[in-house]
Amino acid sequence: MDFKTLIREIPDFPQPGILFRDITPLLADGEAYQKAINKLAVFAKEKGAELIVGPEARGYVVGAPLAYALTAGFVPVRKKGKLPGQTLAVQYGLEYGNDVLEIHVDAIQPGQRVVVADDLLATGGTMSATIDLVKKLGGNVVGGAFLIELMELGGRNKLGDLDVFTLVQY
Ligand SMILES: O=P(O)(O)OC[C@H]1O[C@H](OP(=O)(O)OP(=O)(O)O)[C@H](O)[C@@H]1O
Ligand SMILES: Nc1ncnc2[nH]cnc12
Repeated sequence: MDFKTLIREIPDFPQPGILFRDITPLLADGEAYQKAINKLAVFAKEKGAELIVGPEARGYVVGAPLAYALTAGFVPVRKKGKLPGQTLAVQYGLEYGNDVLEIHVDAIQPGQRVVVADDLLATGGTMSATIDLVKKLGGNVVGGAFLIELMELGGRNKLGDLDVFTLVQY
């Protein structure tokens, strides 16, 4: 399946100079969405994932169905002030801004095998912050799964020697 035909390019969003890769057409195509998640699931299963951790918001439309496909748990990483329990926070930068991500301090048991998941890997800022949170809670990050990788932004290098699977690359 040619997933790229279902990823729309929108210039100058959310700010001038950014070519936004919009996955909403892919999400709206049930067969393509399922096939895409199933491909990520093969990778995550090979890695022995017990938990999938994904950042708000697009990380949920990838991470939650991925967890369901594996019968694994899903842990949401949220933007500041949204999680109700005690949280651990980290500041981060991404291709077009800065923000704070949080996780519940009791969301991960030490040693649990975690695959982190998101729709898109750009600079890697969001995912390195997510991994930082998981590691601080004692999680064992065994892989990263993404629908899209923007190669020229070098996000993969920011994730060290983590085993990273991406469905499509630009
Ligand atoms: O590799 P990076 O440079 O960090 O960029 C990738 C991140 O940017 C987008 O999230 P965004 O913060 O726009 O939030 P959203 O999911 O709520 O749209 C995307 O879903 C990734 O999480
Ligand atoms: N170019 C891009 N398109 C969509 N989401 C993004 N997140 C960071 N960079 C992005």
